[in-house]
Order: sequence, then C-alpha cells, then structure tokens
Amino acid sequence: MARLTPSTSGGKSKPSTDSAAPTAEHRPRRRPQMKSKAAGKKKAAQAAHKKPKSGGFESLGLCEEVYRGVRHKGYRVPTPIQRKAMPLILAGLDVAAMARTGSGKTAAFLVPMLQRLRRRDPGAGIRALILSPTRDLATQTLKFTHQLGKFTDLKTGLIVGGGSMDSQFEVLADNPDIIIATPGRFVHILDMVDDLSLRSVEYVVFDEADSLFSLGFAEQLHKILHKLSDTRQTLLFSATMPQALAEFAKAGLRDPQVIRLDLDKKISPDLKLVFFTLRQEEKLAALLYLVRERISSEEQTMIFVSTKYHVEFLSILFREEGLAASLSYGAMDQEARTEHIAKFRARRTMLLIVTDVAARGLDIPLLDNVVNWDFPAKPKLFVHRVGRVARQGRTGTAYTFVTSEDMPFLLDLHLFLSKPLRPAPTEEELLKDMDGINLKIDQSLANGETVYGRFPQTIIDLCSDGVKELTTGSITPGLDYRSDVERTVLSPCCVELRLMMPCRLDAAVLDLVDDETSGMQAQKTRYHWMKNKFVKLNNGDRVTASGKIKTETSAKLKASKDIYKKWQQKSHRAISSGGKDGNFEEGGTYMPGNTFCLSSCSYIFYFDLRSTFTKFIAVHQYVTPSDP
Ligand SMILES: Nc1ncnc2c1ncn2[C@@H]1O[C@H](COP(=O)(O)OP(=O)(O)OP(=O)(O)O)[C@@H](O)[C@H]1O
Repeated sequence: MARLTPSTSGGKSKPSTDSAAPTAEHRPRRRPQMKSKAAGKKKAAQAAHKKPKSGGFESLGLCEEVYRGVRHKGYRVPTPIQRKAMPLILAGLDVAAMARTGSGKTAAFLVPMLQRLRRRDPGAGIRALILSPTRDLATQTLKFTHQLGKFTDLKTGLIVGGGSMDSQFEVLADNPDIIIATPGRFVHILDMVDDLSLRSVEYVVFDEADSLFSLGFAEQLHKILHKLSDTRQTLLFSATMPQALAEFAKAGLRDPQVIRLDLDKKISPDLKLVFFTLRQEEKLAALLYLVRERISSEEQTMIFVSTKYHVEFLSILFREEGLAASLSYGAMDQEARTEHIAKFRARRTMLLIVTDVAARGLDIPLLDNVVNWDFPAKPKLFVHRVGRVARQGRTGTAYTFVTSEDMPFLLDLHLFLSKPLRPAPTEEELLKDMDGINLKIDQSLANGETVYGRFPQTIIDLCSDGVKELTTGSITPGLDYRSDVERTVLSPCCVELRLMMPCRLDAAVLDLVDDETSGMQAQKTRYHWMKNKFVKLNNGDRVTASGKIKTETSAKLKASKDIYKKWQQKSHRAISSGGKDGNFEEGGTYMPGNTFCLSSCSYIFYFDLRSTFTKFIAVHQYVTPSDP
C-alpha cells in the first residue's frame, strides 16, 4: 500500500534527483519556495479558523472599527484590569473596578463603550456619559476617546468648567453620542437647557469614582443620576477604594460586579521611593539642588505643592534660576492651564509644578519623576501623586521632602503601604565603609525597601545662600516686593521659628522604627489595610485579587485599629502637644552628623505652623507673577 512520505520539517529537504515515476513514495518533492508558499497559505487558513487567543483583544469580539482603533493606539495585549473588566462590561453588567494607578482603566471602559455605540446616531441623543473629577482628566479622556474611536464616526463632546459656555452649548447642539464632563459644569448646563434629556444615556462612567464622591460633587451627581434612565449600564472606576460600599448605591449600580486588582501592591513595583529629611526652610535649596544636580536634564519631573501660591512662587524662583517650568492649578485660567500641560507633554518644558488638582488621572507617559514638596496629608493622596510615574512598565522615582512635622504621616504612609522603613546609615558608618554601605542601600532599594536619608548639609547650605540672595537681595524683575511687606518674610528661609522646647521627636515617635525594638519587628510583619483598619497578616496568609485575606487555616482575621492607634497616639499627639506632654526626652540627645533621617533632626523647632503659613500665603499674594 502506498505510504505517504512524512514531510520533513522546515521544508529544508533537498529536491529529489530520483527520476522514477511519481508514485506516492517517489513523488518529486516540491521546490522549497513552493512549499513555503503553500505552507503560508495553510497557516493563514488555519489562523482564520483558529480560536482567538483567550484574554487578548481578539477574543472580545470587537467590531473592525473599534479593533483597528485599539491597534492604532498601540495596544497589543490587554492589561489585567482590561482583561477582567471588558468582558463583563461588554456583557452589559454594571461594574465597580478598582486597580492601581496607570493600570489602563481608561481603555477598560472606553473600548466597550465604543463597541456598544459603534455608529453615530445624531437623532438618538446623548448615549454615553463619562464623569471626571477634574478638567484635565476629562480633557485627557477626550483625547483617548478620539484616538481609540478614530475609525468610528462617533461624535464626542467635552463639557468642563473654565471653558466658554457658548462653545459648550454648540457642542450640545451638534448632538454628540458621547459626553465627557466634570459634574459642576454639566449640572450648570443641565439647569440652563430645559429640554436636555438624559433618558437616552445607556452607558455612564464615574471615573476616579472615590474622588467624585468625596470632592463635594454629591449634590451634582445626585441631580445627574436623577435624570438618567433606570435601564442604563453604570460603571465605576477608581484606583483607591470608595470610603464605603454605600458609594456604590449612590452611583445607582445594580448588582455590580466588583473587581479589585493589585490593591495590596498599591504602588507600582517599578517605582523607586526616595525620602529626604530636611527643615522647612531648606526646601527651596533642596529642590533646586534636586532638579539641577540629581535629576538629569533629559528627565521630566512633576512637582506637587499644596497651594497655587506655592506654584507661582516656585515658578518665579525657577525662572530666576533659568529653569523653564509649566504650571497647573485649579484656579488657573483654563486656556493657560491646557497650554502649560501641552507644553510639558511635548517636552518643551521638563518641569511641571502642580497642586493636587493634577494628581488624579493625568497620564504623561514619559514622566520620569515626581517630587512631593509638601508631604501629602493622606496616604491615598501619596499613592495618587506618585502614581503619575512608573506607568505601564516604565520605571520612575518619587522624591519626597520630609520635615519633622511630617514624620507621623510618613509612618502612617508606611503602614498603609505595608512597606518596611529602613534607616539610612549614619555619617560615621558611611565614612567607615562607604562601598559596603552604598551596596547595602542599592540592595535595599532593589528589594523594594525604602531608605531615608538627608541631603548633604554643605550643599544645602550653599544652595540656601543662593536662594536667600535671590529672595531677599536686590529686587529681581520677577518678584515684585511691596514696600509694606517685610522683606525677610518673603523668604521661607527666613521664616521666624518660634522655639518652644527642645525635645527629641524621634524618641517619642520613632521608637517603633528602632531596629532593636518591637517597632521594627512590628513593621516587618505585614499589614493589610481593609475597611479603614489594619489586619495583621501572619506567615502563609495572603491577600487575594479581590482584597480578601486567605489564611492557611482558613481562620477569619479580624481587622483592628489598634496598630494604627498606637502609632497615632505616639506620633500625632506628640506633634499636637508641641512637646509639652509627650514622653520626650527633655534636651534630647544631640547627634551631630547622624544621617539617619529620623534622628537627624536632633531638636525639633516647634513653631506656630498656622500663623507662619498664613503669613507665607499672605505675602505671596503680593508677588506678581509675570508668567501666566
Ligand atoms: N493594553 C494596553 N497596552 C499598552 N498600553 C496601555 C494599554 N492600556 C493602557 N495603556 C497605556 O497605559 C497608560 C496608563 O493608562 P490609564 O491612564 O488608562 O491608566 P489609569 O489606570 O486610568 O491610571 P490613573 O488611575 O492614574 O488614572 C496610558 O499611557 C495608556 O495609553
């Protein structure tokens, strides 16, 4: 019986020289190129019938226009949150999804939205509504929608505060299929346009949901929700957990599918955390040193400060120093704000100074660093700020300034992150074994640990002199000092410190961090932050993707506020009592040259933070920035 010759692999066999009749056994072999062509065809046919790779964009059954948009945007493989959320959303379910900053949440709700709407329908009214807490985030989502929806003919309108009302009425007159809006302005428009119905909306997204619900938009959201049809699909996306599950009810979700990813990791593993301890009055000098000497001029850096006055003041200082910076803060004219951010995105400026209005959602893919000029008061805010870097597989660094007043918050942060604290080595130790110590630091950083240290004091002193000259010396064109303002007050270097009592904060607050005591041990134990409480994890316990704790023995773990309280009592009370009734060591132990940040501030200078700050702000209102 004729036997078919098994084909040789790779089509590399030589052509046969056999001249016998072409039997099955002695069939002349095809020329290699012929074979590869046929094989190519076969492969293509196979591919056409092949089941799409599960979990890929191909398996979602997207229409051609939407799939092309995804490919055009450069997305090849869905991120974990996209893989989890998109099939559920495409199935029409309500979803509450929480995943780390920079994990690709925007496309997770945009792609199913485009798939659902598909084609423009000018007669149908608004069919999808995306609510964002900030103008910048809404503008960015609009850009993503245009990019992903490039091959659809859907029309999208943007309604945000700061834009002209007339142009936004025009947007609505165009009958867009999709509206991306900030709640305040959207409600304003709803109030003014009588016949604007939201009953046609079938797809609603609350982006950065916890921020929407906590930023005082409750009334506006309530109004919007009231106008929506009950049959709509509702989606809630956030990087941090809403304060209470009751928020879901507020958003009108029906049997929501809850997805929680990566929440135990909270911050990207590709993010390096660097903390510097310093005195309040050294911050300007430290910042200049950082952006000039430590950060390469090729890197882009976002600097977070707490008020618009700080933004303006720093921008003037940078300009005086020949450094160009972009700015963004809430009260800034919208056009100028968009222009400044666009300039930064285009890398025409390498520094962006912002208030927290920019902390949420802003995606600057090539960002390298974040600087926290002010320590964020809440760990969640820290997570959002530093979440601007190390996105989508890129690495990045977050530099944070820590004054003695910030230390309790720093400890809170580490409990929240479940990250151990490591003291930096002392100067003495460094001098003894520079290489060994540096190696240890590198190893710690590579292990994802945080090492705290100080800027070299000599350098800070040098920079401080320069800054002092700039802010108190001859009148510079950018700084317009009024005669009635005491010049010395202009400089934070010269803020008057009211020494109340020399004491060692570290003794009171930081015994928990001491290597030898239970504090460090306590920290080494991992804690999981659950429902505003810490749950202690023992060996073998793990946190699942949905945020539940699995123990080896299946025992239920009880959340406790004790550990948090313990830290609070020891740290916060110490601060608020101004050293009067804490268990401080009077006089303290002065340890010159110790670079261990947490004991480096050998004496704490208590000063009336509020009055200094008010003064600082009041003074800066006299500063006229010549840059918008
Ligand atoms: N599947 C994908 N493949 C490659 N890149 C992606 C993918 N999905 C999203 N990205 C990119 O990842 C970056 C972060 O995405 P996005 O801004 O949606 O994150 P996020 O989770 O909404 O972050 P935040 O919580 O900060 O708002 C963006 O630059 C986006 O274009």
